[in-house]
Amino acid sequence: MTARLSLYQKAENELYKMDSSVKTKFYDFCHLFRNDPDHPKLDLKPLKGDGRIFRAKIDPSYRALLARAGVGPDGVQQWLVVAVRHRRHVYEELSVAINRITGEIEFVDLGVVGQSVLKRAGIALTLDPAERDAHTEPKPEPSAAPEPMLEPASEPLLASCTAENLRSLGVVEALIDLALQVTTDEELDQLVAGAPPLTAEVLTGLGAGMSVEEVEREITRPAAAELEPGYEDDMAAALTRTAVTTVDDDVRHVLAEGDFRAWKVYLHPTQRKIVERGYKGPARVSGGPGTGKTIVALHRTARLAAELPHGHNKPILLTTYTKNLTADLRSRLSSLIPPELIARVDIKHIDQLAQNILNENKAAGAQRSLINDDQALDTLREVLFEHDEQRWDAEFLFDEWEQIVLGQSVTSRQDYFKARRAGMGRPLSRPERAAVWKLLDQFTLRLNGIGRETWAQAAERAARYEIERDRKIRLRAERKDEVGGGDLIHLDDNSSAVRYLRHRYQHVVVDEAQDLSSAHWKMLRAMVAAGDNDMFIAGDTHQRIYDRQVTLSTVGINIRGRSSKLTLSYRTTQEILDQAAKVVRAESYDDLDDGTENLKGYHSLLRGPTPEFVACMDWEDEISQLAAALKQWRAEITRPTDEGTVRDPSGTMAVCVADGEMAGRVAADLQIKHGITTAILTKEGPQGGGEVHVGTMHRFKGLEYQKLAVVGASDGILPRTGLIEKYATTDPKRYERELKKCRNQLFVAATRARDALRVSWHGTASPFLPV
Ligand SMILES: Nc1ncnc2c1ncn2[C@@H]1O[C@H](COP(=O)(O)OP(=O)(O)OP(=O)(O)O)[C@@H](O)[C@H]1O
Repeated sequence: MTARLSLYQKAENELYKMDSSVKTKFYDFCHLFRNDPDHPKLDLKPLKGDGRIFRAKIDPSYRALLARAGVGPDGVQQWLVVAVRHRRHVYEELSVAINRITGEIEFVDLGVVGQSVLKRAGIALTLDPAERDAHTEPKPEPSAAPEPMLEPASEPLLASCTAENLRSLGVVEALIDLALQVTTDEELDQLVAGAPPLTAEVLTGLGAGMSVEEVEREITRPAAAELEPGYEDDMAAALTRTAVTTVDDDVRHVLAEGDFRAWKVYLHPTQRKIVERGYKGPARVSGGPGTGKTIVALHRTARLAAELPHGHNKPILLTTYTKNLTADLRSRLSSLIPPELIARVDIKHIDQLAQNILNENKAAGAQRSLINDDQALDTLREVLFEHDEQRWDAEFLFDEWEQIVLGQSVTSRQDYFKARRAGMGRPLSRPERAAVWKLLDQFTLRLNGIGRETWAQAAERAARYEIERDRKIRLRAERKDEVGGGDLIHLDDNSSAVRYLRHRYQHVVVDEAQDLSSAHWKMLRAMVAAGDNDMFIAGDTHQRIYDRQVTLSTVGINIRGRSSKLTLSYRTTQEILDQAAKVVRAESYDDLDDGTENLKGYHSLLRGPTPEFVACMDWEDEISQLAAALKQWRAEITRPTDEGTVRDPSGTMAVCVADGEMAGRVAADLQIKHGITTAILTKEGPQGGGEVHVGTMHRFKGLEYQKLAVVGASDGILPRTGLIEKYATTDPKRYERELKKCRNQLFVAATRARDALRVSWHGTASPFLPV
């Protein structure tokens, strides 16, 4: 090898979309270039404009554009492929620069900027002489949009910004004047689509109405690197800061796999910083749907695992709320790190973790089986009936039990008298609290008597065991300190069980944190010693779909000063995101602590069709229209590519509904009446093997689909008025909580769609829809 070749992220993404014959030739080109960059077949020449860019031949039509990036520590010359272009699009105006904020190499192609903007800025693109002279094809062909009509003068879109503002925010120099000439959203979109990453984000933020200060705080600052004087000429150093793929013999495989692997290699600068930072205690990452919180949690886990010394135990816990997401985390982590590192990570969903603790602590004959909340409510109803209790219904008492008694680990009547009931709609006097305590006591005794417990109770018990274990570990450590590290042989806790007691984990990583209960958090807190990098928490409170609001500081988890936020969505188009955000805009959200959270700055660089909102006449009509839409989507997905390949549509489309009964109905109707095969989403993942996934909003947590339909979005279903209406008068705060929960479910559902979203209803539309 005489040259080392890397591939710029944008170039790699462009290559994914190219014809496979170009990809294969590109692979051969790389092979030749690495062995001899001066091979005559490659015809390597600097461009007339920016002499730092070279063009080399891939075949008679395609060119690789390369930047020379100095010599590596081993003396091998380094080259970066910044783009692959048809020779008709190799202009003198192509340039590379080192970004003044990130220190990364950036490639700028004015050919992708709209003609109208170029014209306004007085720029005409000139084909590079090497391409003009060497071939017979005479006409230089502009790659951008055709000549526009003479436009009326209109106000620039970024009129409130100056060139200096854009420069200080990190917009690449070559695009500053052009950005200030943009007058329409379409022009801005086109500019952003071709711009380097930081420029694209800054301009999108400004275009979406963020102020210069907000963009500085939320986009520029997190991406900043420490740069030495003279950085702007040091391409070799800049290459080390730039997201690239080293081209080796695997590149053919890489290109064939497509952009599904992109996240494995490239983290956005903000994501990377969050992953790589050292934290002096628990840290938390928030961000709207699809901003890569899970990806960051996975990379964080991978990094922690790689830093651990070799061993045979599992010092890292990676946990989340649901079983199917746990399986997903496992498979994604396996594609990031080798089996010997995976072996150091315990990947379990939170209830499974609690069950393991309970099994470990099980006294003979004390086993309890789990029941769901509906079964527990029936038991509570029996207790109320037997006591002829009319003042409160079972739902109210069950809520009181989960939120206050279990939520605050209240274990005695005295403590219950003192418990804070903020957020509970109905006040309770002291005598009433005494009566409620008695009823709840009867209820738990009865459950106990029949050997049953709810999931929430199990979590609470598991937390207590872990807290006790933590207490013993700490006590022993303190005693050891007191005796100056000496043996504790004379102390009462010297049983071998205690002597070898350690915290279960060194690091705990949590995804979907917004849905964990306070018992879960207490259990996790007690499982890891407080210290550097102890807990890493990813979640979005807008996606909380269970009624559990926990302030982390009250369960001993202090994230203050260690919170970061992601704002760029990699999943959803801006069009979907705009509509989805309207569903939750009216509410206020906590930040898992004492503060509040919002979706400010949340944006996407992806564009797609406007979401469809479809009013139907009745159920039959809704299903027929849904079936037609699904067939249309299927035709789009399975349309053969230029290379003649046809994509398998299985699992690319989904239908989301409010409850399990409706899921069954939709699946049956689609199958029987319209011949569309379906798979029902269950706790274990999709069951049934059909093409279209159908499930309730709860099951869609953390998933994503290319095209998604929400069906039955009618008033009375979203929200389920029949079930919650009674709280409007008896317990207004609970009523508000129920409405918010329902909004969040709809928000989660809508943001699972990558590029097409369709929402339908019959009767009156849900009041939460932005229609
Ligand atoms: N740096 C990246 N490069 C490429 N793709 C990315 C990157 N980060 C995230 N993605 C992709 O964006 C999508 C959403 O990522 P992820 O599931 O981590 O988001 P999230 O914030 O956890 O979403 P949600 O809150 O909705 O569950 C995934 O398809 C993921 O592969």
